Amino acid sequence: SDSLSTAAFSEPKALTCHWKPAHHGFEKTLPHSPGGKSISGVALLTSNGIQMGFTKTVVLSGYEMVKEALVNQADAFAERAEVPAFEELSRGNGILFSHGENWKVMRRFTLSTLRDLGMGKRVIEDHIVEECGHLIENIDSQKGKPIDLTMIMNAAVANVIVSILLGERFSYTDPQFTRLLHLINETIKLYLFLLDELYAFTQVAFTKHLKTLDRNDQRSLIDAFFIRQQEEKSDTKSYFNNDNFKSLISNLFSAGMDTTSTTLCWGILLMTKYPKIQQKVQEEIEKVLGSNPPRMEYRSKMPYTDAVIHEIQRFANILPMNLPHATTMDVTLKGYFIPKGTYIIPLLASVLQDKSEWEKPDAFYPEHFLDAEGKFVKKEAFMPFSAGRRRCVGETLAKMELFLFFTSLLQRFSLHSAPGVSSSDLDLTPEVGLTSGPLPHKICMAARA
Ligand code: HEM
Repeated sequence: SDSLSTAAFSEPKALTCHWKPAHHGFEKTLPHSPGGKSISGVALLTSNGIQMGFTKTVVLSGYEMVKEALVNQADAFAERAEVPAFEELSRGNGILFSHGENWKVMRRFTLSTLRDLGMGKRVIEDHIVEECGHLIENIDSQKGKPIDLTMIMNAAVANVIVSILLGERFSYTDPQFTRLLHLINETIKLYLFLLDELYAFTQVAFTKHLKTLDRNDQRSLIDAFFIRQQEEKSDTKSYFNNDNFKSLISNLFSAGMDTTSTTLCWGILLMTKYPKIQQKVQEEIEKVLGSNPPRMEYRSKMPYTDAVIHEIQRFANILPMNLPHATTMDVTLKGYFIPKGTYIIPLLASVLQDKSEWEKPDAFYPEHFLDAEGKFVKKEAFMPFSAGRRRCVGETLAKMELFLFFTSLLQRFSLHSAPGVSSSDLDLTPEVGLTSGPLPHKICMAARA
């Protein structure tokens, strides 16, 4: 595992080696050996492939290879690897570490509920806009005092998830809420999902919520789950059972909170490090929003800000190794046979920093997403949410949160490095963890006139 993580975090090309197509399992030929064919992207780190315990694993590297597997052969690469620690925690329930039909049903349910709450009714956007107000108010109210911005960002993002789950929010100082945030944060960092407290918390809130449940006005994901449970109560094999409920809630919290708040923290650090880019974002905010609260409808009129947010996600590269996949069937990838059930690691770092896709892969360069006229351009290799069947279910929600929180913060505050520290000296080395966030830094937030 040492060589795997070293390679993943440093130089993806180091993983490239020479392979010969094999009909059963894998067969390696030495680099430059006669008949050996170079296949950029499929890695082999020991003489017999990467072994995760007894499990043979294939690492996919580079945009072309990851796209070929996850997008062009989407069904074959859709399964989640059965990592014992994750299996122990989720027992196949929920979405994140779930498999087969259970995964399909839970994924479909979550996507359609998020879509219903997000579109038309704009419930989700309204929740986020309201939370942006609380976030600014909270920072403002602590003027002159040192604050832990990571915790505050976590609370804001967690409240968005709570509002989707329950249709309500909690004060940042609510003791039960802060304890929960601490617990989630710690468990993610330690890879332990001690989330029984989260479940108990949701149950209490849900019991209160149940009294006002209206079938015709489903305002939260828990309403929608409960109604499906009622509808299918005579079906003993229904997927809408308590185990799936518990796992789904913990999945949405754990997958949705740390990822989004870590990206926002990277955004804050990068804007502090690059004051000229920060200033250009603020000029665009002034021009398009003035003092109006940000809303999604403004995003298309703010190409520079949009490009900066995309570049934050590309550069931050918060899930460099993605989540592990597995093959659902025997499959041939660019001429190479991979048996059913093989662990697959589609390295997102290798896509987000692929030298053939990005002009300056190692620099923070918002122009990656702008054309010569300053219009926003989409990039196929922009894959922080992965791609294919397992692609992040929270992508639309996360994009809304990133745009609304980021613009709200920069509309209200200017970011500077702490006295005595030059912005150019700010260290962009990532922290080590399942999600890689920035190291702790001291930053000054000055209210803008
Ligand atoms: C900046 C924010 C986010 C990033 C970068 C991100 C990234 C990812 C990535 C890379 C995966 C793995 C995809 C794969 O296995 O190929 C994933 C899966 C997932 N994400 Fe996100 N995510 C973010 C926010 C969210 C949010 C807000 C939610 C909550 C709704 C969420 C819920 C999930 C779930 C449930 C899965 C599992 C999907 C499955 O296995 O089918 N994520 N995310």
